[in-house]
Amino acid sequence: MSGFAFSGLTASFSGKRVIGPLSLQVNPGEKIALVGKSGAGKSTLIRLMHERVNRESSLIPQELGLVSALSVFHNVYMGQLDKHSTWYNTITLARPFAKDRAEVTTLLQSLGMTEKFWTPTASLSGGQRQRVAIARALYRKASILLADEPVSALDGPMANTVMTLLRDRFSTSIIALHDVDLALDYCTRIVGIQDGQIALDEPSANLVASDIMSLY
Ligand SMILES: Nc1ncnc2c1ncn2[C@@H]1O[C@H](COP(=O)(O)OP(=O)(O)OP(=O)(O)O)[C@@H](O)[C@H]1O
Repeated sequence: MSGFAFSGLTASFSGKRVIGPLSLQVNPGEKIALVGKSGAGKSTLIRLMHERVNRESSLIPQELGLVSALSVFHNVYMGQLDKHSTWYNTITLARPFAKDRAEVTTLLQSLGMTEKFWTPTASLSGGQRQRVAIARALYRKASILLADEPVSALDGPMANTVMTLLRDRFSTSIIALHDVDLALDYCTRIVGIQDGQIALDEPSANLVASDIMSLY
């Protein structure tokens, strides 16, 4: 599956509705940018969608979800933890298999991170930690990407490298982005969120940055 339909998405905190009810049809091959001001509901929406498609998706959450005491390799490997048996995962914790090391090395090369292969993620910078979460999502090889501000801690060239990788590796994606130019450059459809509802839904080709800025 690489296209899907969400309907009746809702979320409330302390009795206050922050999302929906909201419906979104995602067609195969679409790259959707979720845009909107801080607090509009993008992260909550990504979380709701992930609950629905869970194992079929690769997730890059805003808070990254890395295990600080484990190496970069092991955090990336987590992307496939549920695809292997317990004995395979246990051996990998102590002595990773060559084919997995090779695959993770190739991924880290594309993200400029090979020299940190065995470094515990606790010792990395914010941008390096973000790249580990990106590598973990790529390593999972799901057809759908759900990502929440995946390049917020990266410099301009690296942000473009990562957006290109994500665009090329995932057939369908939904990415919350604050950077309107990246949204227009790398996504085919822009969905604007305002107060937990869809306030804009247009192909990127029909929009310029100022159309999106009206949401802020
Ligand atoms: N755990 C929580 N407890 C209470 N309220 C929450 C919680 N998480 C989110 N909210 C509220 O839900 C609303 C939507 O938050 P959300 O994090 O989804 O917004 P966002 O668009 O992703 O913001 P940002 O761009 O700053 O990440 C906000 O009003 C926020 O205060």
